[in-house]
Amino acid sequence: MSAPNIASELTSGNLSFGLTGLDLILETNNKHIKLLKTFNQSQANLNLLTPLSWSKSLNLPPLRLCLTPILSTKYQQISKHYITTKNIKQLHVTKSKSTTEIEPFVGISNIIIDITSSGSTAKTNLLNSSPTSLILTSTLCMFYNQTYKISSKINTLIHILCHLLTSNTTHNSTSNNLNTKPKPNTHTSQTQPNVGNITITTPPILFPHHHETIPTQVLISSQSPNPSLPHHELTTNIRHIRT
Ligand SMILES: Nc1ncnc2c1ncn2[C@@H]1O[C@H](COP(=O)(O)OP(=O)(O)OP(=O)(O)O)[C@@H](O)[C@H]1O
Ligand SMILES: O=P(O)(O)OC[C@H]1O[C@H](OP(=O)(O)OP(=O)(O)O)[C@H](O)[C@@H]1O
Repeated sequence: MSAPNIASELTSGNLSFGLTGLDLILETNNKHIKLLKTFNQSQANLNLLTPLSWSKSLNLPPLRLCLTPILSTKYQQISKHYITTKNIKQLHVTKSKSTTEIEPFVGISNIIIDITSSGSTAKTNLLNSSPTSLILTSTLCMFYNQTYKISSKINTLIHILCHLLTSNTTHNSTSNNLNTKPKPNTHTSQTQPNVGNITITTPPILFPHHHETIPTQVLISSQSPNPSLPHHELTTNIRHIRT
């Protein structure tokens, strides 16, 4: 299940908890979604990007010369809030329907708000960001929908999962892709029964001895309560966990 889908399924109530980007949850503007834990992997910045030929200041001629300056973005809610707080309400915000970075060059928009990480995509597309154009820094986070009553078993599983992901971040930074399908794991020898909507497959003893490195894998499976919706799976391969 993709990060945007997890955010929308959390919002619609088809998921009780999930891992996705902070930016995507802020964009939903849903007060029922609460942050459980922040992870450091997958950091990305949401930036206001202008064509390199423009000045960094929104008050300089290029933008003023546009009769209806258009800002395109996939983050409409965040963008509208941002331009309101910056008092640049004359901008018209439009939903980006294609690759956002090219929209200023094909006449769809004048400026954009989009994700940057290394900055190479912006650079390749002759777009400029500045420290003052940073809107927010997003990371991978665990969220839950507070309209659900989280049972103590589910709560325990969430904590185990957070612990595993934290350990994974600390000790194995190369295996943090949550969309990675788990490789066959010959060490997996015990499957716990389904608890709610979650299945966790672990070695016989999850946390054996301190400082022992163990291989394990986690499968989170969310069976939608609505049979007409597809069955979703989020898998993560977590190996070499030190406890
Ligand atoms: N270069 C990047 N580095 C780190 N995080 C990123 C980067 N690009 C996007 N993200 C984060 O990934 C999440 C978006 O996930 P993803 O990239 O799968 O979405 P998408 O490509 O827009 O959607 P889809 O996969 O459905 O086309 C957001 O939380 C965003 O902050
Ligand atoms: O600064 P960089 O490291 O170059 O990363 C920025 C790119 O990452 C995001 O795209 P994403 O990977 O989410 O794919 P998308 O085009 O499907 O949104 C964003 O939209 C940029 O295209």
